[in-house]
Amino acid sequence: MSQIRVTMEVGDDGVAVITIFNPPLNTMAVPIIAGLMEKFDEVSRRNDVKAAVLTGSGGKFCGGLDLNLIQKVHLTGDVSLVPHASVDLALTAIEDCKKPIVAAIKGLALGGGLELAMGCHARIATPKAQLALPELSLGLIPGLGGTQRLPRLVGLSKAIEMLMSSKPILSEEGKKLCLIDTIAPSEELLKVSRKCALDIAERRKPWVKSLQRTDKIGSLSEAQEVLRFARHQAKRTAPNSSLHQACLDVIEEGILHGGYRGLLKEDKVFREIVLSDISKGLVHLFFAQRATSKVPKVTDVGLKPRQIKKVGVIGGGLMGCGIATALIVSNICVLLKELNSDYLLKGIKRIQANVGGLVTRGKLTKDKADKALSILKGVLDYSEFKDVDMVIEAAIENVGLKQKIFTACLVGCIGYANTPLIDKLNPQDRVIGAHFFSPAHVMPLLEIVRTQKTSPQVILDLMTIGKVINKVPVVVGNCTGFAVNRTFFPYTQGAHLLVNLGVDLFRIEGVITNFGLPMGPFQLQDVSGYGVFLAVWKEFAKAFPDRVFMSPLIELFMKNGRNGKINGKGYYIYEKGSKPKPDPSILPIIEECRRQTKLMPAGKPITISDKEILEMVLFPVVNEACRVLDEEVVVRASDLDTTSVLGMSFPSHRGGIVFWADTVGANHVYKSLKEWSEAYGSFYKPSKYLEERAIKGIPLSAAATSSPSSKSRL
Ligand SMILES: C[C@H](O)CC(=O)SCCNC(=O)CCNC(=O)[C@H](O)C(C)(C)COP(=O)(O)OP(=O)(O)OC[C@H]1O[C@@H](n2cnc3c(N)ncnc32)[C@H](O)[C@@H]1OP(=O)(O)O
Repeated sequence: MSQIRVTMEVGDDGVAVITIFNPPLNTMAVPIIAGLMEKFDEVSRRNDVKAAVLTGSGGKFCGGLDLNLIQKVHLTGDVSLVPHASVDLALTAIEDCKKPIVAAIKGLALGGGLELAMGCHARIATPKAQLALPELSLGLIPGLGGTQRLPRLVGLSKAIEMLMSSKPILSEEGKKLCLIDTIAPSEELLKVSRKCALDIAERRKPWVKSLQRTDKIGSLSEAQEVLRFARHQAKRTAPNSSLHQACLDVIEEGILHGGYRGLLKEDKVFREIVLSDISKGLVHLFFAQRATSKVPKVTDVGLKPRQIKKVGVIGGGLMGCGIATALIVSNICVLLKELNSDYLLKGIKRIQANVGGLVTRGKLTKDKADKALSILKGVLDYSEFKDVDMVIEAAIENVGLKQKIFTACLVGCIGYANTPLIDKLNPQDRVIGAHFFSPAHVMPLLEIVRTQKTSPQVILDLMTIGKVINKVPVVVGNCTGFAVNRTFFPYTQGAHLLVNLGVDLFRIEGVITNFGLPMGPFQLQDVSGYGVFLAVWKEFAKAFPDRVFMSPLIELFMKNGRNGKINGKGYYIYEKGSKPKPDPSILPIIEECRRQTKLMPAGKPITISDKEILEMVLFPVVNEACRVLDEEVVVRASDLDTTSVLGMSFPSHRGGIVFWADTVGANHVYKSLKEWSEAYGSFYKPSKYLEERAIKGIPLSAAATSSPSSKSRL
């Protein structure tokens, strides 16, 4: 029997139970939509069926429309691949069915799944079931009536909040909002749902059609005020606010002209928006992020992850404390080891402050914070390390010291290293790099750095612990900067090169933030600290001397008493309580820098468009990404998309660095770089990989056709 199917069983009570089978999440693939249409038609026709219950198999109701279908639409441009389920299924077959239909929701009802449930005449859910319309986070709007039925069930303000945030609520909150009629324990869900369906059929309970309700919407003027406020909010907070405005337009249509007209407009707008670049980028990223869990010869060879209950963290600095915080808030016991009691006390205080910050920001309850701190213990030697499952070392960058630490405490050891030192640490099969991004308890990315000698079991263990502590672990090979920092080292350098060619620094900042990065390359330096930047640049200069641009500007800044955000004086002025302000008094320092580098052609600033500024900053990054792909530092091109978004805040709606480069086109990237390399030097020289793909017309993201390269770092 096909794994993907819809079944129907009619009980002696005359209730038909319709079940969706499409593991793991019962998403609505085309055969599921067709199967549902067929079964509801049968319900309506059969005289022995009084009512129906709609449910999902395997503990999940329905995870929404199958996004593989959306990806097919993106590849082909053919929107007709998405069946017209909004009117035909959710309205005609379900809501307007002659028999009452009750949704029995286990586990989750997301997107189209919740929309199907809202078309039903009542909803019974298990405790803690997740309910959401997350379409906006995928660059879509709901397409099965969600924009019309959710406001009618929970009220306009709450519906808008759920839609704009894409965040799930639990069934308990759903019950309070009247989205859910009854909460029933899992083992009684079907029984309670059948009874509810019969009660409606026999008129003991009201037969409610969500789309016809108006009682929760309020008066027209109230509704318009709520919508006005929502539009204003979306403009302020949403980076893709056109999508949010489109969703609000569709809601408004239903308020002004009734739910049915709203449905028609929703369907029309859904079908336009599904082809937008934003949707292409975000859906690509959805699958890219999930692909990172699949690592050949690690996750496909039947290994089981070891249980990690206790971790030794060595070093109570910024990074060690961030890592320790991430572990304890995820219920993993931590032994924090420091050299002396002063350092240890500082470390513990830092972790307490991290945990306190999470409570203040509403990310952690006070109870959970207390529990987390109770499983943290500070130590000054290794005597209690006998039963730790893993050791994470976050001491200073010194091979000798790191080796000493691992020799002293190695049981089953995971090592943290920030440079390619892991190649030099023994035993090589059990030492692995865990590159967290600072602050480690907040940033979502974890680069897992393996060498060819690292054991698959150790890689799997670290991937598993990464997920437990809510990170997205991405396995990468070992090289200077690993995948993310290596790919992005030309980012700030490209920006500096432009300044030395005479381009206004704050214009570059504006171009980059308009593109969607949260801050420009210069503000990033202010925030990270110049010392860090110079040290990293020097590492890259050593590793890749053929293509590094070292501007004297940062050193000139430091000589002028500017240290960035840390002393309030950088490219921007930082004052407590106000936004960073561009500092015009840096101009003479920039001019001094330009005098030193003498890069401006004939001593005059170059003339350049905003588009060229963007490209001269980002194409060198694409070029380095090509080298990273060529050396197989990542398992697949889309891993660089995930890491660029999670590690560098590359705008998610652009799908990540390689995806974006392919939308621009390899040929354009190549030709532009070639032209600039002739004019401005080797910083722009196109890589072999880029050249080859541009000439042959192959996308940068396409997998290599040859067998594993001899250059592979995996
Ligand atoms: C017309 C409608 O209005 C439009 C829509 O319905 S749009 C779709 C709305 N639905 C969603 O946004 C749900 C998307 N899914 C998720 O957020 C998460 O998968 C989840 C929170 C449900 C579960 O997370 P988690 O337990 O970590 O499992 P996760 O690894 O993400 O997913 C399990 C598998 O299901 C796949 N999957 C999840 N949701 C999917 C979807 N909607 N379509 C296709 N595949 C999906 C994943 O790709 C993954 O496949 P893999 O094992 O081959 O990699």
